Amino acid sequence: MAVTPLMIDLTEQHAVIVGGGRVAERRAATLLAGGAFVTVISPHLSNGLQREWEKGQILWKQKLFEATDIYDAFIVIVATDNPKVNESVINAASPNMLVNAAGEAEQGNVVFPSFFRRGKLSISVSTNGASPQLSAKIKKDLQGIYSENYEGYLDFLAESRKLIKRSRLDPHYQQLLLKELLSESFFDENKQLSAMVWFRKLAKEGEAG
Ligand SMILES: C[C@@]1(CC(=O)O)c2cc3[nH]c(cc4nc(cc5[nH]c(cc(n2)[C@H]1CCC(=O)O)[C@@](C)(CC(=O)O)[C@@H]5CCC(=O)O)C(CC(=O)O)=C4CCC(=O)O)c(CCC(=O)O)c3CC(=O)O
Ligand SMILES: NC(=O)C1=CN([C@@H]2O[C@H](COP(=O)(O)OP(=O)(O)OC[C@H]3O[C@@H](n4cnc5c(N)ncnc54)[C@H](O)[C@@H]3O)[C@@H](O)[C@H]2O)C=CC1
Repeated sequence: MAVTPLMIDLTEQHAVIVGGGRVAERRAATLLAGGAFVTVISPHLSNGLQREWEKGQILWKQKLFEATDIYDAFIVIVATDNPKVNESVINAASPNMLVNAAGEAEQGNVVFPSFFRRGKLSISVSTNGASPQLSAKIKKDLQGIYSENYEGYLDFLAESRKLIKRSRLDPHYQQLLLKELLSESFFDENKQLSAMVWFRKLAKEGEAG
């Protein structure tokens, strides 16, 4: 499996999860957070999925899998505990569908990494299926390095970048300035505030022509 990292917009895309257990619950959480419409096909639901269903967050078809269950899916998650059923889901998927085979990664074309977010920053780790637990461990290490403060810092960087791009500064100097903002001293909120005052002024001057 030669995997390529991508970020994907799943807003209002139809995701079908076959199986209603522990792995299905994890995938449902990720897909719902991404704005997908989630349907679960399974005779039983885990407690967590049951709660999502009661809240109206997911659709649940309480049944065994049939090929027609995935005909209009954008992404299919294969997550039953029965290898034969998992195989029949994979066989029923059309070639252009995204398929995550949770129990047999090689059979699908999408792998879910271990990941976390700090606002606009997202950090994902994958071992190409070699050791999901190493992925989780590395994620934990990185969570320690990239603390909660990064959320506000990223917002500052995004806003600064917009303003600097509107300024009259030549592009080379803009790049240098953007790089300068990565120095640790800009973690300081007061320093961020005073920098923003300056960047707003630069943007205004730029807009004045
Ligand atoms: C290929 C992949 C496919 C995919 O699902 O996309 C896959 C495949 C498999 N996982 C298996 C087992 C376990 N996976 C976990 C945990 C996680 N697994 C995740 C991802 C992936 N797992 C993808 C590759 C990621 C990469 O490249 O590194 C994480 C990162 C994300 C998530 O699942 O949400 C999440 C950590 C979340 C976090 O904390 O961040 C645990 C631990 C636990 O459950 O607590 C165990 C039990 C211990 C063990 O066996 O190692 C098995 C054997 C099943 C069996 O024995 O039947 C297979 C099948 C196979 O090897 O083919
Ligand atoms: N990717 C990952 O991180 C991991 C993957 N796995 C693999 O994922 C799969 C699922 O694991 P768990 O969620 O832990 O299992 P689980 O036992 O918690 O859940 C299995 C679910 O499949 C449903 N199911 C069984 N037959 C079905 C059918 N014919 N049609 C529809 N649904 C059916 C059951 O009702 C149950 O809800 C297994 O193949 C396992 O090897 C396991 C652990 C981690």
